[in-house]
Amino acid sequence: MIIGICGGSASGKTIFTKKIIELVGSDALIYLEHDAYYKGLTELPPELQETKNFDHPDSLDNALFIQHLHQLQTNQPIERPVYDFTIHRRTTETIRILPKPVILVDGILIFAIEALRDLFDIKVFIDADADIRLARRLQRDLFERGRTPESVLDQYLKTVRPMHREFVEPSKRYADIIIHGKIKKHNTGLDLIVTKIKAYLAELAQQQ
Ligand SMILES: Nc1ncnc2c1ncn2[C@@H]1O[C@H](COP(=O)(O)OP(=O)(O)O)[C@@H](O)[C@H]1O
Ligand SMILES: Nc1ccn([C@@H]2O[C@H](COP(=O)(O)O)[C@@H](O)[C@H]2O)c(=O)n1
Repeated sequence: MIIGICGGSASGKTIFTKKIIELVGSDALIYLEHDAYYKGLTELPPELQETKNFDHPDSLDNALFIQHLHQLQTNQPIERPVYDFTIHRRTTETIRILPKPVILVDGILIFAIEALRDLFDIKVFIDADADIRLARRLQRDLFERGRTPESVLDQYLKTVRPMHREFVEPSKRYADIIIHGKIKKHNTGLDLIVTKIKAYLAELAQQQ
């Protein structure tokens, strides 16, 4: 079973996915981030790298990502790339991921790419307001991704916002479930997904 978790940048996809893992346990789950498959920017000088459009579907190696999902579905391990957001390229290491029954995939563009979208058994969209996402992104990119406030705001206006409007927001229509990206003690959407995964795993266990 493959579950796609989509939503704008800093909508809360990672937090939501980690919550699922916490509630279901990691024995039967793999977490695969589309973000790990960004193409490296080795050809561009450092001063131009932050002006690149990282929010267009072509900025990711989708062929490799789809190949890896097929490998996992057919019970083969993969070597997942490791992407470093501070230098805009993949590191030389990879992480070996062994197949498991449930794959959680997250990314801003996973529903905008038809070949990818078709692979998901359940599609979840995390919907958070743009101002909330920008505030969260600013904080995260300064502390975790080695950016300056100027570069975060410049990138947001030049590429993140327009690409969100062109690709991410329209892809919401493909979602089976839309979840609010606000903090809530009780989250029905999360409960639904967790219940569905547990039922699927119980069914698998019965067949064995
Ligand atoms: N519901 C929420 N309430 C408050 N902060 C949140 C919430 N969801 C995410 N954040 C914060 O926003 C930032 C981005 O969240 P993250 O889950 O990494 O987003 P995404 O994976 O969609 O880019 C993180 O610093 C996280 O702590
Ligand atoms: N070198 C890079 C690569 C990507 N980004 C930004 O990451 C965003 C997607 O990740 P989220 O965790 O926020 O979903 C995307 O909006 C890219 O702009 C980057 O800044 N630098």
